[in-house]
Amino acid sequence: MTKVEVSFKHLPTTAVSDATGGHTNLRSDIKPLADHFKIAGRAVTVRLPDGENGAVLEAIRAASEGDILVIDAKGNTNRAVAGDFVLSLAKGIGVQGFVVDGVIRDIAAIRELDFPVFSLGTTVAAGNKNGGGKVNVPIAIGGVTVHPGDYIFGDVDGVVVVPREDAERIVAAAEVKLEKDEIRAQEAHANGKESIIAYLDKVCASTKPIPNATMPRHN
Ligand SMILES: O=C([O-])CC(=O)C(=O)O
Ligand SMILES: [Mg+2]
Repeated sequence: MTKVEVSFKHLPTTAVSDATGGHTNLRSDIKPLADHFKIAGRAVTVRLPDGENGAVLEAIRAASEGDILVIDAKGNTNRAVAGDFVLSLAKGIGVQGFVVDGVIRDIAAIRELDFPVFSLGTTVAAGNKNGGGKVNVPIAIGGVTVHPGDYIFGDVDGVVVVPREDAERIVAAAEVKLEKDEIRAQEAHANGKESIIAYLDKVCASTKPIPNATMPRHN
């Protein structure tokens, strides 16, 4: 694992989002199946035709240990991109998780498998297997473009993408933000209500007063 990847493991998605300015957060309807799911790794991308899921197996075959499958399923909520069997294959070869703007099925068994999936929800119907689909091409998912090899972070707050070339800068900025948050919390809670009020007074005094709002004239 690279130094960047080691750092990323402990960073919450909120700190990564603060560091990126929030421009590459996936839409918030892509949610983890369980609150404890946390992923941080490189993307293997998949672009699926609407309602299809055949190329998911190709992507699993192409993945390296620790990779995350990021799947553009066109927001289809009727046909499952994967179920417990396909996810068991992914888990078995060391894939870290799935992120998909589509749905999955066999939920009880997936919970049992304890494999991190972030999706739009669940369905009963299997995906079609008529072919098509592309692996490791640029995709659009949840309002964000993802390239193969980009860094993906997911936890209970959501999913953030960090373009490969920005990784070192974003790690450094996220670490700084975490430290600042820690200092702020310590200062505010150092002495119960007294320190909370002192903190609020300090912040309120430093915020710029709102300029006198004058109503527009209507002559
Ligand atoms: O067969 C499928 O398309 C999905 C499925 O149910 C599984 O992976 O268990
Ligand atoms: Mg199944």
